[in-house]
Amino acid sequence: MVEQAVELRNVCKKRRHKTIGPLNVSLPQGYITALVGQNGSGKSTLLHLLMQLSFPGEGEVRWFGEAYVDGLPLKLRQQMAYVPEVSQSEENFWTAAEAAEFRRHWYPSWDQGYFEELIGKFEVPHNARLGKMSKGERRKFEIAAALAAKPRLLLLDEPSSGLDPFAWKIMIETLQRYMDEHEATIIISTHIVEEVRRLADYIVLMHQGQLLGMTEKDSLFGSWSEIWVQIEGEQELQELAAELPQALELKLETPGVASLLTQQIYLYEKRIQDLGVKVLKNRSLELDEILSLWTRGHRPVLIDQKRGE
Ligand SMILES: Nc1ncnc2c1ncn2[C@@H]1O[C@H](COP(=O)(O)OP(=O)(O)OP(=O)(O)O)[C@@H](O)[C@H]1O
Repeated sequence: MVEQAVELRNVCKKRRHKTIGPLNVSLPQGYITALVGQNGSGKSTLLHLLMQLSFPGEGEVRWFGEAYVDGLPLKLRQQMAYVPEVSQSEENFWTAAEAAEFRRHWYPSWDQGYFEELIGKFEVPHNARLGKMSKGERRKFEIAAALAAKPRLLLLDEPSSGLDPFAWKIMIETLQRYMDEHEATIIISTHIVEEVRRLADYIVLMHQGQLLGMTEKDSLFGSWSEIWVQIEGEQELQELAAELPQALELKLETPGVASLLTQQIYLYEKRIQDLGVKVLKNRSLELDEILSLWTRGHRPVLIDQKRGE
């Protein structure tokens, strides 16, 4: 049975203009979960709740099966690392080495050799104060320092923000290797589809403060397809629409060619052919297209199936 790293039960957090939640989700131990959603959907708020940087107005958060309403115990905090969206200013006057020295005392499992290896790989400047570093340099320091703490639970809020493509690739490879070598749980908030594709085991989709669902990433691939069909004209298009009421975005692409979206490609192709309409080609939708459909309310069928099990 998969153990849960964190669980949110009916968690609500009032923000100035909206309430985030109720959030109900369990994130499994030993996997990477990507939080995705548009700006302001509540991803950072969720991470803040998990770090106890803010507390729920209602509901309960649990870490490894325990709810710590009076504050996370030191032992657990020392197993957690967090890279916030905006770096905190307390360390601005320190160099990377000085900040590492401080963190080394805080984290019993701090790995100085690993920190230096990552700082070298990322080419973080040695003598610059953190507050004087470029956004990307600072980010690279933060990611290196978070990993050097050898956390059991690592929370990353848009870690690639500001990274150049070279540094981004190192980050992805480093996180993949970290997961291969440790029994860690990583929760990452991101807007980068390629990051989700490369890293995530699970995807949690947020929209306007609500959790739209959670799914295994791999099961999303191939879930939606686009089908192109040969069509005589508007009349035939109307007939097709009447026969396929659940098809999405059925429209004329060019004269004689219509397209539609479906989650049931085999069934639909058969029905279309049975109607005497020629199927020209099909393709699987890309992850970003699937996420966009989901955001607009078209949930992947597999989530509903899972719930029904
Ligand atoms: N400290 C705060 N006080 C009041 N409202 C806040 C605060 N932080 C966030 N909010 C509001 O809560 C909502 C969710 O914000 P949050 O930062 O969690 O979203 P997000 O998904 O991380 O967005 P982004 O992708 O832009 O980083 C937004 O409407 C935001 O304006």
